[in-house]
Amino acid sequence: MAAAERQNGWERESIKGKAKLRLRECDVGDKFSHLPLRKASVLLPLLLRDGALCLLLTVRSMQLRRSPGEVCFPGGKREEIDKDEIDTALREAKEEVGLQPEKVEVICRLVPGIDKMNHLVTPVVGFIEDTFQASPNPDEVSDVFVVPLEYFLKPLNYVALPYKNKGYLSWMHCFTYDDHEHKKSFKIWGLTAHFAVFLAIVIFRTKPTFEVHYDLDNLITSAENDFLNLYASISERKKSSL
Ligand SMILES: CCCCCCCCCCCCCC(=O)SCCNC(=O)CCNC(=O)[C@H](O)C(C)(C)COP(=O)(O)OP(=O)(O)OC[C@H]1O[C@@H](n2cnc3c(N)ncnc32)[C@H](O)[C@@H]1OP(=O)(O)O
Ligand SMILES: [Mg+2]
Repeated sequence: MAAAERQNGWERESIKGKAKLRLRECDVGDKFSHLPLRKASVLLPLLLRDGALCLLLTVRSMQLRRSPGEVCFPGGKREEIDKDEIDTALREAKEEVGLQPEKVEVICRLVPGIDKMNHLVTPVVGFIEDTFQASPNPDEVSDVFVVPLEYFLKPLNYVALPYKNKGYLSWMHCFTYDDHEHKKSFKIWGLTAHFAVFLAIVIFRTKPTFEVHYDLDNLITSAENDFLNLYASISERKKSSL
């Protein structure tokens, strides 16, 4: 092996190694699994392209009943055969983009989110092969693309959008990513953008160029508190609508 090739190999491993250490520090495991909400999981697939960590994302088929045409991670609702959140994420990633579960190195589960149907959505982070070629299932996925993870800290096109859910006003991230190589543009927002931003902060440990509420010195606690406040407000609203 030539010296330059060996050097590149070491660099790749060191980028991945550092990311894994930081991710494991933020692993929530099954801490939130007991919450009485319906469950869904997404896989946040990381890979290296041109020496940079990237995330693989999908565009939902226009035929889907819920969120057609929106960008999201491979994932879906929990089924009875799934033994935990990781199983759901891997099963769905196989169904949607043809990713074999044994080709995913699962690193951790991050703090969950809640979607508009009140599912508890667990983000499962895993490394996939750098050369992975997706085989999208056209019934569910119309496109697959990758975005450098750093884009979610230093975007070229970003707005914070107001988000109203049953009278409760909040904000959500909205990125536009121009994929020059494939001459396409993607809008990444809502829950998907929320997970991508948190993942980028966990790995790079720096604040984005836009405002976020996390305390970087107490990242896990501040993210968990954000989630627990959201969960409490949803439980409160559920009670008052009974
Ligand atoms: C600025 C400050 C920000 C602060 C943070 C605030 C952030 C919070 C903001 C929160 C904002 C919240 C608001 C926003 O985020 S709005 C925003 C943007 N959108 C998103 O972020 C997407 C978020 N959603 C998801 O990721 C997914 O929907 C999740 C993972 C939640 C559920 O997963 P999913 O939906 O993917 O489930 P599935 O894969 O099991 O099933 C999908 C459907 O496919 C059918 N199906 C299955 N197999 C087949 C087949 N072979 N042939 C044909 N069809 C098939 C199946 O029956 C099902 O149909 P149906 O039953 O649905 O009809
Ligand atoms: Mg899905």
